[in-house]
Amino acid sequence: MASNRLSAKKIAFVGAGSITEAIVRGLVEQKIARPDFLFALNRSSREKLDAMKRQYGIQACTLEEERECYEAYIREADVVVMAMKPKDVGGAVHALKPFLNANQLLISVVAGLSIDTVARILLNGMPIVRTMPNTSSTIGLGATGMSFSQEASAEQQAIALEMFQAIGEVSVVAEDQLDMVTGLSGSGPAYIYYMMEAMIKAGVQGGLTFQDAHSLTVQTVLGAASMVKATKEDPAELRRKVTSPNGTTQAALELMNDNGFAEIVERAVLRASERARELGDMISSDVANKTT
Ligand SMILES: NC(=O)C1=CN([C@@H]2O[C@H](COP(=O)(O)OP(=O)(O)OC[C@H]3O[C@@H](n4cnc5c(N)ncnc54)[C@H](O)[C@@H]3O)[C@@H](O)[C@H]2O)C=CC1
Ligand SMILES: O=C(O)[C@@H]1CCC=N1
Repeated sequence: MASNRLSAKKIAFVGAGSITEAIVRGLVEQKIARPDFLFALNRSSREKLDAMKRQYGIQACTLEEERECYEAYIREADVVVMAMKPKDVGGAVHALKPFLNANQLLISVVAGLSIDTVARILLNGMPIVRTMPNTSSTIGLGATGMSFSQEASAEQQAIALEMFQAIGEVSVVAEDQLDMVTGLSGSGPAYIYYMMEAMIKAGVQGGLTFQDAHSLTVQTVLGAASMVKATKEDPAELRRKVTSPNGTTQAALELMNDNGFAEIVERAVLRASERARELGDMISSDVANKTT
């Protein structure tokens, strides 16, 4: 394993769901973190934790079953990653609070959860990094938005950056832009998968085997994203190069335009970002209720 800031850090993930697995797998497979220094805690689902232990060589235990183990992991961790659903944040942070201290780094991946909300519950001056990764982190192709609390030192910022740069690209943005990042790249893979599902379905309807429709679609999406990246050309220009006058692409794009395709995509991205804000407000009032 290459020597880096993360190779000597103990990282505890609280909430072992889809995004934790994506990050853990990315860190382990890119050999960025020591598997035995990674800890995953879950409120339930022993099977999921056992599977992660087996597959990635990390340590894991459930909150219900092994309270002491949970406490030790959190107390010992250099970095604690909050990765539970927004509705579970209030309970989780209150449970975590007694085991956290200001020398640790807290990283949240929770949609909508503001640095201020976390700081208001913890009241311990802990450095907080708010991130919005996506599931493509699994294969080192994640896109993550990130902001830091004032308490995060240059070294702690570098640790967080190293962690997420190891599994993809990171954009450091102002915190008030993270809901927009959520609508764009946090949820974004699902929009592309949805498009791919529809393309495959159309191919099969048109007489292709599922296998052919599937592999042609996958390679088309991979090629299109890679073209934008490799050529650095504007997607609109690349689109124009595919579109022969009065040809097949033009016919398809006209149908898409007539049915508001671009507008729907724009509205969907903005709606997801608005939903992130709603979730943040919900967490904030949930936390306020649990505090009073
Ligand atoms: N799935 C995704 O693509 C992305 C998710 N996120 C954020 O990550 C968070 C988790 O999302 P997923 O992984 O999709 O959810 P998930 O439902 O797959 O996993 C969440 C896990 O947290 C556990 N949990 C709940 N309360 C807990 C507690 N107090 N202590 C320990 N574990 C607890 C649950 O048992 C569950 O297994 C959400 O807040 C979401 O906004 C962020 C970026 C992308
Ligand atoms: O759907 C969600 O709420 C989470 C946040 C971004 C991706 N998945």
